[in-house]
Amino acid sequence: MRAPSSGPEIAAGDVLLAVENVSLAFGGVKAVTDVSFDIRKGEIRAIIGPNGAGKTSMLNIINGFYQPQQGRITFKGKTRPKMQPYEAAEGGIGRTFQNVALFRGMTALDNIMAGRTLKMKRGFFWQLFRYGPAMREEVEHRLFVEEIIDFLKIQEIRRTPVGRLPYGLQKRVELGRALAMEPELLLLDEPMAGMNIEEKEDMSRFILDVNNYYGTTIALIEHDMGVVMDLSDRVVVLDHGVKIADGTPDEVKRDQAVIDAYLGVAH
Ligand SMILES: Nc1ncnc2c1ncn2[C@@H]1O[C@H](COP(=O)(O)OP(=O)(O)OP(=O)(O)O)[C@@H](O)[C@H]1O
Repeated sequence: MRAPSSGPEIAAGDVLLAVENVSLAFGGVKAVTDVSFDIRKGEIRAIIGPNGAGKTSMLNIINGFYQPQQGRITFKGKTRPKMQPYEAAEGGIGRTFQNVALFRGMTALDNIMAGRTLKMKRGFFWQLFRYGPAMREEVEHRLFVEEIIDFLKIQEIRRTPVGRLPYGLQKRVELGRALAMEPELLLLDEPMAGMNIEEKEDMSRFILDVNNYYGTTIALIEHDMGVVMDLSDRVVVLDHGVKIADGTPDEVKRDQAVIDAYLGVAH
């Protein structure tokens, strides 16, 4: 997969995204307080913490859904006090959601194709009349989408309306839709929530494959500690909106503050 063309090239291992002293409150509720961490190009970064710790708020800040009252975000060397979601998407930040957010009546193929819209130069009007250049472009995009469908092994269900699919497959289609925009940074909000063990194993494999094969940097929120420890290179731990630990899975699971706040017992 090609990296989005905008912005400077960041080498593997360099900081792709930096969060600095970010705070966000909803009225009197402090969702995130003075949090700093970074995500390096090519890594799988987990964000963990108990319910209400501020994890989803943090993802929403990174992709511009929420504007923090304090702090700053630097993505691909560009620092910004605020960004709109479409700017994040165009800049190369893709996203999946805690609850599947797909067009349920549309096929898997069309849902993934919808994720490709951002990459289409010729807009809806051109597509409507299937004018020459628009048709050529659509063929290219379809080929790319078919590659994703093969990659995610969902060929058999490509023409099935997603509302009829089991939950695990819906999550896979949602991953496909995020991949269709060729993200440089992919944010996954609880990608295994509600899955059985087999579905979790499948999704873990696909996340690792996306990271290895496409080189996509991934930040994920996950409650299953086994999954977090297996998948991630580094883990940031939030509790009541405050960062309490940051390090490799081994470092974090031995951290006393993490054990007290979250894990309960050392694993
Ligand atoms: N839109 C909102 N309006 C008001 N309060 C909010 C809003 N979104 C989040 N909060 C509050 O901010 C805090 C952090 O919530 P957030 O959803 O970010 O936590 P989380 O770690 O993702 O939790 P969970 O694991 O339960 O999804 C909570 O106290 C929550 O109630």
